[in-house]
Amino acid sequence: MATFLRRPGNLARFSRRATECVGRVGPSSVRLPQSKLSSLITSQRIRTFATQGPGGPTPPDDKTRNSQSSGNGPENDGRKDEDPNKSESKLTEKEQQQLDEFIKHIESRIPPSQHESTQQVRKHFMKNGLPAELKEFMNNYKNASLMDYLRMVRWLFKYANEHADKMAREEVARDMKMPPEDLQKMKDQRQSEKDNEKDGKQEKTEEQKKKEKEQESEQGKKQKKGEQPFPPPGSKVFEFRFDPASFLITALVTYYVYRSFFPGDSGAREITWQEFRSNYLDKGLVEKLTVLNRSRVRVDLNREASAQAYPDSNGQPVSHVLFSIGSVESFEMKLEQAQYELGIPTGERIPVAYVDEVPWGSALLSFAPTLLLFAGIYWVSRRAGGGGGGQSGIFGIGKSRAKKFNHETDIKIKFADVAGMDEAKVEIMEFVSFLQQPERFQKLGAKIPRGAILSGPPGTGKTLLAKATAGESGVPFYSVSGSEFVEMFVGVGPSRVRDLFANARKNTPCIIFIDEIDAIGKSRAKQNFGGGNDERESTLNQILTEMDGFNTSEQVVVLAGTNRPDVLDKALMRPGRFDRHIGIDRPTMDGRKQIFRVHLKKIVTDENMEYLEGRLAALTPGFAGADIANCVNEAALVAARENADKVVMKHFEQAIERVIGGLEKKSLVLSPEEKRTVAYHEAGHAICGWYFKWADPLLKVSIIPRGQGALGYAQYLPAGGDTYLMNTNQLMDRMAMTLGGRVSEELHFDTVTSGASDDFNKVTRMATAMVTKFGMSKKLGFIHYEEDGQQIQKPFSEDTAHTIDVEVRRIIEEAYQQCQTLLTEKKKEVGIVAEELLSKEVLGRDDLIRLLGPRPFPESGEFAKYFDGKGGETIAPPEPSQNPEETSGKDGRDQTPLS
Ligand SMILES: Nc1ncnc2c1ncn2[C@@H]1O[C@H](COP(=O)(O)OP(=O)(O)OP(=O)(O)O)[C@@H](O)[C@H]1O
Repeated sequence: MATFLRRPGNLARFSRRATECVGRVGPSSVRLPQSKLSSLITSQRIRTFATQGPGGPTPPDDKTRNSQSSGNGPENDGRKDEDPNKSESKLTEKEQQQLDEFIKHIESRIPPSQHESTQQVRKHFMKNGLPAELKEFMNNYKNASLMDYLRMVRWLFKYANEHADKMAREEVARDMKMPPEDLQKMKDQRQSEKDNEKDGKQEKTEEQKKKEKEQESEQGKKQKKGEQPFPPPGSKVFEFRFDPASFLITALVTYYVYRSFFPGDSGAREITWQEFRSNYLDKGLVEKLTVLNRSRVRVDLNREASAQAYPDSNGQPVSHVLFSIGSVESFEMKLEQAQYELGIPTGERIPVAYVDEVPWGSALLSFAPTLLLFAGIYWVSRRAGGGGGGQSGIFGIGKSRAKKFNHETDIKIKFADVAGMDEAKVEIMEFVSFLQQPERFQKLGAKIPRGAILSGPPGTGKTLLAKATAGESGVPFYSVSGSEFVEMFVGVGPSRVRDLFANARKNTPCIIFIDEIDAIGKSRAKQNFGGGNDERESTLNQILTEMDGFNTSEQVVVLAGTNRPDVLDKALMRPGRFDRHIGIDRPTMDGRKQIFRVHLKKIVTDENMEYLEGRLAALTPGFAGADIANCVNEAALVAARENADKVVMKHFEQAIERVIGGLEKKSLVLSPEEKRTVAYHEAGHAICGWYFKWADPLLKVSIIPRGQGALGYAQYLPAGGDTYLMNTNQLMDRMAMTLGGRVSEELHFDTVTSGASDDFNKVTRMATAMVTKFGMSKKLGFIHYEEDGQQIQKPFSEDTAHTIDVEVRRIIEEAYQQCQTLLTEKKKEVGIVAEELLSKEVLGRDDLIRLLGPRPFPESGEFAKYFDGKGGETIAPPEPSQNPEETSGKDGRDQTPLS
């Protein structure tokens, strides 16, 4: 019972039950002797009896049935004489008064809507008499302890059950015209039969089965005659019975809880010491004093005496009052004195008790912050471990975050999807054959390579290659990023590494791929320079240990990707760990073609594929695989924006331009003068590229502002194809071409602009590299000075620095002279190109051929064949019409801002 009260759920259930009882039992349906539910229970019992009873019940005659169905009003009260419980008696006057008081007391603490029900309870007890237990409880309920309440509740349960049973028996007996005692006997017999059946000890005989059938058919007949049908066996009837006992239980429990939470408001009146003295003490009404928590005193009064002293208290004499005291000592003194003054002999003095009461409510409230704290910690720990691969709670934080890809379902990438990088593929193929046929290597005594580091610029396909390796070898693939080992808690990194390798060992053969390994694999010596990072270092150490820990038979291959192989710790790269170092560079012309081929497969286009791939590859020198994938996607988006039904060359070129130069800034409107300057600047570059033998010829030039701060944009074709070495001539021509913009401004305008600053930066860097790295200055000789912005001291002397300055200046001056000579000579051509640019804003290679004639130098066949103007449409606008009116109209519109 104690646990019952402690569980709020139980209390809630009780209160709900009471509420529902009270809610649904209207005045007309409250029939104490038989509730709606009890009639259902009764029906169920009748059926039980009917199936098993000898001979079956006799159908009741209509009269009986009608009187029963018409309700259980007072006309049926003949039953009260049959009350078998002899210990219950009718109420005496005193008892009745006591019951009324008790009911009133309960009513004063429950909502008025429930008063009707309490009256029904009262009626019930008035009619059936007060049980001894209830009588006893009622005598002293105001001072009842928790144990008294519990005992009472337990008794009420019992009483409710017995009462329900009794009513059911009476009901059935009436139906069967049989004394309830016989019915009880039959019920017991049925119960024992049931038990036997359950144990498999007794089997039904043929005869019994026959009898049962007969009973059932009789029952069927009865139902046809219009009797109330029995609910089907096993069916659940969700109804609540109103019975006085359960109502009383609920009321008592609610009251007790209420009293525990608000002990001060339990009805006792608050008085002062003077009142106490004059009204109670002096009149001899005080029975006992209880000092509560050393601050208040409860005065227990003699009820009868106080009823006489205060006859106008509505029949409810005050049983106790309260008053506050300053301190126990002063109270004792005052009491002592008062009793002395009243002449109360020492032996008859009022007894004083001392009690420390802790109200439940405030005790619970004092625990609330602690409980909240624990709940919070529990919640946070559950959330923290949520992603921890199965183990939840804060302890899951050390679990590896690696994603496992299932080789059968998740990894669809094969080597065929990885274009170019043939050498890398060959290298990595060996891992595949190791995972597929390890015995081929082992039988020759070869040690299996543990892992490979894939290094290269961003987007060159390192992750793709690792995935393809897993897809090709058909083994599980664990992918994790180096940064996922790093956590704010100490020890999490190494623990995740351990967990990753432990998982991998359970699933051999498999591949682990650690992307961006430089996040944890940085050289330990370098880290310590800035204060070090112990956590990262221990994570790295754990990786080193785990990779050492593989025994040769374990087929776990570790691949790692990084853009910065130079910063990696040497211990990681030593043989036995990452044995292979596979460098993946940006693709060559051929590689780009292959990558375009892979990505163009998904694009809807009817261009000649071979030509398209070649031309796009030629247009995108220096692009990595990811850039190419982006370009192709961008082209499809451009086409979609134009509502085109297929992607054509123009869309691809626009996409490439966008990837290289950035977004067109149509909103940036230059003044006509600025636009003119930009046109002549770009024309200067274009003419240099066209007429210098070693420079890159122009592919496209535009004066539409793009990206960040670029007012013009020119794209050049690599003259010698993909170049990996540059000679002095190439460098000089390139520098001269880069200065072409400024020289052109000088030649065509009175003043120069700031637009060439980026060109000067490029030229300076090229000239410095020629002097300090490439050994192209006779004065300085063959020396290489590392360029490191973080160096505090220059690695050369003041003299050398001076010489470098002089040489750089000389080289730039030479390039300038070279450029000036050419542009002075080709001033007219610069003008032509600039004016055309001003009118069209964009010029292509075809336009330059039209304006300047073919380039006077042979070009790399591989590149040039895609730009002969035959294979595909360029984005250059159509040639201007010969009709002067049409031209001026069109150009006039375009040139509005210039005029
Ligand atoms: N050789 C290639 N063939 C086909 N597609 C490629 C190739 N290289 C890159 N790509 C494309 O580029 C995308 C990005 O490549 P990936 O993620 O492998 O680059 P990465 O080298 O790992 O980059 P990072 O160093 O930044 O991690 C791929 O999803 C793929 O679409």
